[in-house]
Amino acid sequence: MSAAHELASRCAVLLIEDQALVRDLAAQTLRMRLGCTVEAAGTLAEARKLIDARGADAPFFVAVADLHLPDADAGKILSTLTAADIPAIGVTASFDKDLRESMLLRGAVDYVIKDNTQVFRYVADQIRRLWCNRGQAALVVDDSAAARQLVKNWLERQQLTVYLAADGQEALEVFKEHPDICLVVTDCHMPRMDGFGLVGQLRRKHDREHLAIVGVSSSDDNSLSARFLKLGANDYLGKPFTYEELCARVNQNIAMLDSVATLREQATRDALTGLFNRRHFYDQAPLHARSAAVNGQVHATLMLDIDFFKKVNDTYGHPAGDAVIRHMAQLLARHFNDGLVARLGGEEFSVMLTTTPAEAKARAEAFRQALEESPTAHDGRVLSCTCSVGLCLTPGLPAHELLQRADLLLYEAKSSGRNRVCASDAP
Ligand SMILES: Nc1nc2c(ncn2[C@@H]2O[C@H](COP(=O)(O)OP(=O)(O)OP(=O)(O)O)[C@@H](O)[C@H]2O)c(=O)[nH]1
Repeated sequence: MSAAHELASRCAVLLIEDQALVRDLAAQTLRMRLGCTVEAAGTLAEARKLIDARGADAPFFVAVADLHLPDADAGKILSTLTAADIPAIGVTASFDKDLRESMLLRGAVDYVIKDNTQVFRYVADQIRRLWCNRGQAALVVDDSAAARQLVKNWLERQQLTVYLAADGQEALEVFKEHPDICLVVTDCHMPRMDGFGLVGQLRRKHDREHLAIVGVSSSDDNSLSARFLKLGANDYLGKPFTYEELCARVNQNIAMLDSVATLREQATRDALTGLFNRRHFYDQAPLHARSAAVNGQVHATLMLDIDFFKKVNDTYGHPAGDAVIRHMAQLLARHFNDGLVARLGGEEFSVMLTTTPAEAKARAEAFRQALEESPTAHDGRVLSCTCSVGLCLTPGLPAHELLQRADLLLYEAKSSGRNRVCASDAP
């Protein structure tokens, strides 16, 4: 399930706003932009009822709360939400420094000033960010225990999982234990290994598109930021920084990683089936074919094509054809989860495996049989299909020749009756 679908189906937002017009506008904007459940209250008493009704099993993910309600002030609203363990985004018409400080002290995740109709778009973006931050891990590296604990608290408020390290050396050890860390916030001057050393080490293995690094320092030497960035940091923050500054930078960097991951996914995956697409397959096939096969193994190349697929489209319609393609893809992914599996286009698929010739033949045949015996359903109809398979087992060939030969064998399987595997002679 994509993050957007998950958010739409699982996230519930509590909206507390006493002005009916603003409440309706906010609810409409949040529902439209997030697709999720939004429950609205006009007073804190009503909000309490909504919180109780949800109970501990399906709590609100976040509350968007006007901080001036007829039955409560900012302090009472925020402490009620904190007690219920609901992160709060404060909404206020009148903003001042004291209110900001009291909001942040009471654990508000963020605040917005209600001075234009666009503020709830920002709120929706923040909620989406918070939702996506769950399950993302960050590492804070600082030799000052107080400084790293403060940053940890702030990042946890943004729903991130946070690990700590007191210097670069320890950071590398923590990183080894938690390779899922996607963001590092590192101080500059530290014993054993400083921030520059750490950035250098991390960049040996992790590029900017997979790991975001934010350098921080309290030094007034303004060459530090350039040095961090040249070594490969994505961003730099001078100490002291505010909660809002840190969150904005961190969230921007994580959002950049997410965008790159989405683009990468779109560039390499087939949208209908989720399998690798033709481009990725042809990029990877030569690497696959070149990697050494040992112990009597070869690089087996399969070309597979659904039989008489046009008839499925013509008889039941294109959506039914799509369902058959997806079914074939799921079965392929399951049967060949150790190989490179791709949809090359239309109803044509390819698989590259490293295995023994006998096993490749047995697995290709097992797949053909499994497809024949497992119809799929679409729109209340049972749809069966079969496929033809060309299997090239010739060792030592470059990828393009393996694929050409597998294609010729597929042609042979089609012309000799379909629903069969035609394999080249085993070496
Ligand atoms: N539903 C659906 N149909 C597609 C898609 N891509 C290609 N097709 C259709 O796939 C059909 C392929 O038909 P043919 O190449 O004649 O092959 P076939 O009917 O399977 O016949 P044989 O391969 O000879 O057994 C065409 O009707 C295409 O329009 C797709 O993404 N979805």
